[in-house]
Amino acid sequence: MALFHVRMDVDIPRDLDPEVRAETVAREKAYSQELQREGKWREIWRIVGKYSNISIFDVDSADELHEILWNLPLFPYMNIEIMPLTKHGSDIKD
Ligand SMILES: O=C(O)C[C@H]1C=CC(=O)O1
Repeated sequence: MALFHVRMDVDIPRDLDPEVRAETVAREKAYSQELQREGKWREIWRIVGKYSNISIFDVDSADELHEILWNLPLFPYMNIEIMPLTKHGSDIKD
């Protein structure tokens, strides 16, 4: 198991065909929700006032995360920042 904190900032060009935009956003939603059901996309939070999210991924490896992100339908329109996470020594869980 490897946890990653991921920030995605979306910037879809204003001149993108509205039908292509709607179809891409719908595919993104379905892809994201499937990964959430699989437990790989553990958290997704909207950053207030931005077309951005903060997500937590629970995957086997950096390679798996790369594959997931690379296949996001909105990937061509995103800037993505990734922080690998490890357990904090003061955490009382488990
Ligand atoms: O809306 C976003 O933040 C971008 C992207 C991530 C999941 C999803 O459905 O869309």
